[in-house]
Amino acid sequence: MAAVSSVFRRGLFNGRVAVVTGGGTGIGQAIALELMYLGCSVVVASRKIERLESAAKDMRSRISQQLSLAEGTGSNKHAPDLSVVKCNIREEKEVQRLVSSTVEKYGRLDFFVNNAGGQFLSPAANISHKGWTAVIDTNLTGTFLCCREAYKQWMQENGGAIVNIIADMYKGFPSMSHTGAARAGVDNLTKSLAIEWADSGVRVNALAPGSAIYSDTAAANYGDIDLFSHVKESHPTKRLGRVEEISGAVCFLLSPAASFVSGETLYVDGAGRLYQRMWEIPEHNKSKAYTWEEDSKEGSSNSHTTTSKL
Ligand SMILES: CCCCCCCCC/C=C/C(=O)SCCNC(=O)CCNC(=O)[C@H](O)C(C)(C)COP(=O)(O)OP(=O)(O)OC[C@H]1O[C@@H](n2cnc3c(N)ncnc32)[C@H](O)[C@@H]1OP(=O)(O)O
Ligand SMILES: NC(=O)C1=CN([C@@H]2O[C@H](COP(=O)(O)OP(=O)(O)OC[C@H]3O[C@@H](n4cnc5c(N)ncnc54)[C@H](OP(=O)(O)O)[C@@H]3O)[C@@H](O)[C@H]2O)C=CC1
Repeated sequence: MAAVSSVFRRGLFNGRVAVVTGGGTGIGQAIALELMYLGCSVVVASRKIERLESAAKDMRSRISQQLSLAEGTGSNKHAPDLSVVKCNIREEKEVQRLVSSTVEKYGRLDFFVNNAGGQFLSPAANISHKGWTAVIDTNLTGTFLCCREAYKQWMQENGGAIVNIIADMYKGFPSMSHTGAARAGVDNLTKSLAIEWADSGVRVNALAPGSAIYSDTAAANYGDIDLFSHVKESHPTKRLGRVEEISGAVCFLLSPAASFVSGETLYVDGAGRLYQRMWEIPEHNKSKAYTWEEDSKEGSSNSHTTTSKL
């Protein structure tokens, strides 16, 4: 059984409750596991309920084994609970139900991690209207709906912390322009909400994983098992990121260590955004320089008549 651990102190999140969207796979699963390891009850939510339930079964045994080992006993009064909820974040009513059922079941909602999301690789010129809308609705509108419902149904009165997982769109996102636009929208939304909801004691932050956090499900989405190894070659660390390297940073943002951090976007990318080239531009001569010499040639569209000169 794969280990679960954390650099944070045991019991840090005892009695707390979190929703993690997309919490049955990859990064979201690591976030859910680390939160549980630290004592937080977690609701994981996504569309594919069978995969989610099977993941939850595995996660429960990993955590219960880990907690028993750590306590040296088979029982733990702070044992965290894990629930699953089928929810497509693109559907407003499903999001409303996700939040209301969580508050009903646990009587609170301390943390909301907007991790669900995704996209496909495509040059912008080939993205259909439907494909564009699917990606914007998932990553931007879905995240907005989740934030709004968490706030209206619980955090407005009781405070809380939200982390929005986005992506590295620091230099735009050629080859995934739809997700770049959606994630930039969430980056900005994060700042607006951090201000609008500050007087409720709600902190809102974003976290941008570098484009190289390996999980089987993330890789499967692209149908190219080698895609992530290509990224590795051009990464400053010469390795891929691990899902645990994202979950630890999320736990930091949710924890009291970040009580003065809000409206921030934390890049967890091993400096990849500063170094990587995301798009090869072939040799070409289509970029015409502007020169005064050309500009003042007679007949040039920009040439000025002597009378118009000072
Ligand atoms: C070089 C270095 C780089 C390096 C790159 C390395 C990784 C980069 C970093 C990011 C990594 C990650 O995010 S890893 C996480 C990846 N995980 C995910 O993306 C999981 C979630 N993703 C999804 O569910 C899908 O991708 C998403 C499109 C968002 C939603 O799909 P749905 O089926 O629910 O959507 P629908 O409403 O049915 O619409 C689907 C429409 O989308 C379009 N569409 C969907 N897949 C398509 C595809 N492969 N190619 C074209 N078009 C596609 C079509 O128009 C579809 O319509 P029709 O034509 O009618 O079918
Ligand atoms: N791995 C990486 O290198 C990077 C990942 N990211 C982002 O991190 C997040 C997690 O990705 P990762 O774990 O790597 O990949 P995964 O593909 O494993 O995770 C995506 C998760 O989102 C869920 N999801 C997708 N669409 C919806 C929806 N409409 N409603 C509810 N749940 C949905 C999926 O579950 P289901 O299919 O059951 O709905 C799945 O659990 C994503 O937002 C991703 O884009 C960003 C940058 C880099």
